[in-house]
Amino acid sequence: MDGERVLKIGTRDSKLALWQATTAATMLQSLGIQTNMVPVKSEGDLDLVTPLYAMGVQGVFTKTLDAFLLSGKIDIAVHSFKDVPTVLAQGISQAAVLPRASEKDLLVFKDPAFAAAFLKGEDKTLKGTVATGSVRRKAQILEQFPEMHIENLRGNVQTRMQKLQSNQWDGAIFAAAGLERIEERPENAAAIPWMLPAPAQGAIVVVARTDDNEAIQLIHRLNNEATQKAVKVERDFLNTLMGGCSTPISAFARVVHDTIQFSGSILSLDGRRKFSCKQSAGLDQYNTLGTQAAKKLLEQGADKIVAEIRAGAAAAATTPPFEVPPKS
Ligand SMILES: NCc1[nH]cc(CCC(=O)O)c1CC(=O)O
Repeated sequence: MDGERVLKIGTRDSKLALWQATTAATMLQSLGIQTNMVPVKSEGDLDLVTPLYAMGVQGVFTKTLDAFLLSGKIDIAVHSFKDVPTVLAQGISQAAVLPRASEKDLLVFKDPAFAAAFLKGEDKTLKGTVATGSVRRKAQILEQFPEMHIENLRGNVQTRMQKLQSNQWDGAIFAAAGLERIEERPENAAAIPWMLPAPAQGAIVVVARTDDNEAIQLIHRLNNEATQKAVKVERDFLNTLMGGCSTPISAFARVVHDTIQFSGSILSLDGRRKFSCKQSAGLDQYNTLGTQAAKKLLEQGADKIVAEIRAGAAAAATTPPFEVPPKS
């Protein structure tokens, strides 16, 4: 069977997306499985089959490729796992999780003295300006440094790096994995020891159509079991706390011999309130550990933070960002 079918891999055209798709393609080819890269244009110029999601509007990063998969234009999509909604689109299945890269977040800085104080994370009076578009990173920075100014920074990795260079900010936060994969980790970058990553940060997932058994079997040969189990715990934690929207929820699990070590947290948006847990369980508990840890935090009062964040998101969705002209 191997060598007969050519699997069509869909990829977006950012440097990181291309790197990830090419990596999966190379791994498949080394197993004798043939692949073909299909570049996928941005959403606007597509005739999309709208994928159905079990929960609300999610998956801004994955929607386009989901539609291509469901309509059979591609057989495989490769994603940064942290960008994938905790519940996949209907008809799409996880086929493999690739070995994890660094899970850390990095501070890219200008002044080494500022960086040293920031990385140490003790001085509650430290001031400065750090850029990030992530509510998770923002909440954790404010927890450490209540007086820090957070600048909103969006865009792909390269755009964000350019913006940091052309502004007066003291630093910006990036996922180590993203910068390292495209070989753009600068000299003046350091892992932030106290920052807990986003669920699934540093992991790559390969998905296929649920009914395409042949593709799923072939791709599954790339699966790294330790990463798959660790990320399952992290994503269950996220899903049980509140699902996939952008939230100050962090989680990291690591398989060590026959145990799984887990840390997870949820912060209020201003970083002032936090519920966190750190625990270890037998590896055979990987199917329940994340859900149970989240339930425990909800019982301890994390449900109030979840409710606040939901209410804030709902308000933002119904408040137009500009004045609506009266109907004529
Ligand atoms: N938020 C976008 C995104 N999605 C995946 C990565 C990098 C790879 C990873 O985290 O697994 C990044 C960049 C970043 O967070 O700096």
